[in-house]
Amino acid sequence: MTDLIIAPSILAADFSRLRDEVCAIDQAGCDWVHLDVMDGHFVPNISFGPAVVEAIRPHTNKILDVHLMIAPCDPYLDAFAEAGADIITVHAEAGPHLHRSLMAIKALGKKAGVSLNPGTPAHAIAEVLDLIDLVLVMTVNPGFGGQSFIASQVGKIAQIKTMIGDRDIVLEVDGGITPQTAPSVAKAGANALVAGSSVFKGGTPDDPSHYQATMNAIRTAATN
Ligand SMILES: O=C(CO)[C@@H](O)[C@H](O)COP(=O)(O)O
Ligand SMILES: [Fe+2]
Repeated sequence: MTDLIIAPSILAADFSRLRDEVCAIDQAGCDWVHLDVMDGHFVPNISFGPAVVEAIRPHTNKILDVHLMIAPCDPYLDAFAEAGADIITVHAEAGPHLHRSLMAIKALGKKAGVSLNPGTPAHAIAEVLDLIDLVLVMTVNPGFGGQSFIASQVGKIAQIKTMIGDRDIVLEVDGGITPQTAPSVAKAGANALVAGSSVFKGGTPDDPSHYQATMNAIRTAATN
């Protein structure tokens, strides 16, 4: 995959108008829709579960990119698959059985991703590289939107890009992505960018052109 993927995170959307928000980012030309699932245990915040993924599914044909910040994750994988997730990403730190979780996602017929917290080294994915479809590098500590980008992760992105080699694996980056931070991660090899606050802030679903402008600004900054 060579084109840059922009995946707005609906964590920063107006939850009281979620259907309108999803339609607005779809219309504004997002590539994927990023869904942050938080359990108040693996991360210190609670967001939503499979029922919200299921509710969103009929309103967009875009890829639903589900980022599970939950532990344990295995008991819930089938629920997210059934809800309509296309990609299911689990954290390497969420439990001792990463390989088993990834096999379970593949068995459900979904794309499987692994996410790494800022404190986790690149080599945590070494033994599962031949299993996965996506690596999600966190450039904030997971749990909240609107945090500042941790620049020290750029070196890790470059390391993972090298580890991926010619495998067909998406290298996604999540946290604090703006037109200012996007160039460094794209240069390091990221080809999918999650953006929450920078897309949704200052906009409403009544005016998708605002979302279009913010996504275009990130894309332009990252690809020039
Ligand atoms: O997974 C997470 C946070 O844990 C992200 O997907 C955030 O939702 C991104 O938000 P911004 O940093 O872009 O505001
Ligand atoms: Fe996320």
